[in-house]
Amino acid sequence: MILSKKSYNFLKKDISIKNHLSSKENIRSDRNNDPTRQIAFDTVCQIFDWKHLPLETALKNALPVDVDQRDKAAAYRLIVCILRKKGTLEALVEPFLKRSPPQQVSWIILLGVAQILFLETPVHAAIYTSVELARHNGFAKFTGLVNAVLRRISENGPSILKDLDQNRLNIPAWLWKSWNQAGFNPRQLATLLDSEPPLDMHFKTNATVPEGGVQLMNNHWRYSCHVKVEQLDGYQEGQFWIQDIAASLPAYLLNVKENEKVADLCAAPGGKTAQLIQAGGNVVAVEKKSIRLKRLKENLNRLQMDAVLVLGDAGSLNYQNEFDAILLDAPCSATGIFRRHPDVLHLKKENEIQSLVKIQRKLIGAAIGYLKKGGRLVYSVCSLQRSEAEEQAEFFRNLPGVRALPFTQKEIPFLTEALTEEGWIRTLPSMWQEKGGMDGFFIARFVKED
Ligand SMILES: C[S@@+](CC[C@H](N)C(=O)[O-])C[C@H]1O[C@@H](n2cnc3c(N)ncnc32)[C@H](O)[C@@H]1O
Repeated sequence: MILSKKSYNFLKKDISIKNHLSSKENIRSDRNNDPTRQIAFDTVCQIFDWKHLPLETALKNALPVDVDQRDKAAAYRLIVCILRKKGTLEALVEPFLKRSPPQQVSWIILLGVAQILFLETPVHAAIYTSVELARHNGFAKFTGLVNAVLRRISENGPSILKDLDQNRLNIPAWLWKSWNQAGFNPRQLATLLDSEPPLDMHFKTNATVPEGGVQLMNNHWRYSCHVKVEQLDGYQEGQFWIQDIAASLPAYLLNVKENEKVADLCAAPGGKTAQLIQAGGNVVAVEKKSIRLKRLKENLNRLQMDAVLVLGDAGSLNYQNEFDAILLDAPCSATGIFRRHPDVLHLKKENEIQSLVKIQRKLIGAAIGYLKKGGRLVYSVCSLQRSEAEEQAEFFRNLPGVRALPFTQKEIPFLTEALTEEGWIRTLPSMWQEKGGMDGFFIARFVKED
């Protein structure tokens, strides 16, 4: 069912969108007059179909040079809705598709459904703009299908939705299973996708803390997700940096003393580097990717902090028995930050975890070599996967010349629920849920024996 020209005209007037129908159908020749949905569509395609890019990069690529910030914000909301509710959206649409259309057409339909059922876009606007999006992107043949499916969804979607197990559908099956096996509650974790996580800031000692925050720890304050960080007093002057409370724990628990020689082995963008410097360490910050090292440098410049910056692979550096303390915040699947980065739910695949485990082990082995005898090392990952976390700590503990240095309740009195029997720290996004939760981290500490 395709909308008649008359209804098009009505809808166009209604939502103030200019007629931009291309004279040549099937060719994306002109600029889309609906940048919000075009950006959302291009981003989603890059995340899922073309390049498997992370959200941040895909969105950057999709933005026109002269993007209006309101379009960008609206597109972001739409993309995040797709990432958070992909399973539910697919289950809603499936009964209305006899055959699978091209993948891009499916995204256009899902973007339309997300607007109708979750983002309170008026139905007529969602349908009209979806049809136009299909036409503009070379899928004129499918405008009838897009229109018909969205109409059916607008009529039947809410009642179908009631019978769907949304939490289960929104978490990929392999992750659900692995979290279950790890003893976490995947259903509770899934519910966290429904709300925007708060923004935590780490302040320099003696900084003036802007109003509106709630103090979590000494220098750590929590603000609403709606706060415009760059407009907060003290941002330009480098008085604070953004850092989830759980992400601040690895550097905090390394317990650096004044003038100790400290290595931060996987450092960018540098939240933990800044903490180590603030604690008084002489910090060497290592990062493998030059673009990320540049970002780390810019962040430290804003904070007026200094570290020795090293571009290189932390697994093969020329240090021997050199550091009093090392932070190994290893590259990982990042499944612990799925609330802030829902793209990880879809980008990470089960069969990639083992190669991450191998990389982490190589870094662990190298890091021990860089450590002075008697020196301590904190290993951390923002992952909920046991193989990258608890199992790596077991591997670490059994290496010759290393012993575990368990954390104690005294060290972390404000979050004792995160202390495991073995003396590791395991934070979950569902901890402090009444305050807005936290990222999922695993942290373990070791000493190199004399
Ligand atoms: C989990 S992030 C680190 C976050 C950082 N510690 C912070 O708190 O801001 C991992 C970082 O390690 C870098 N990385 C990955 N493999 C590396 C390696 N072999 N050597 C050095 N850096 C590496 C990645 O590019 C990424 O910037």
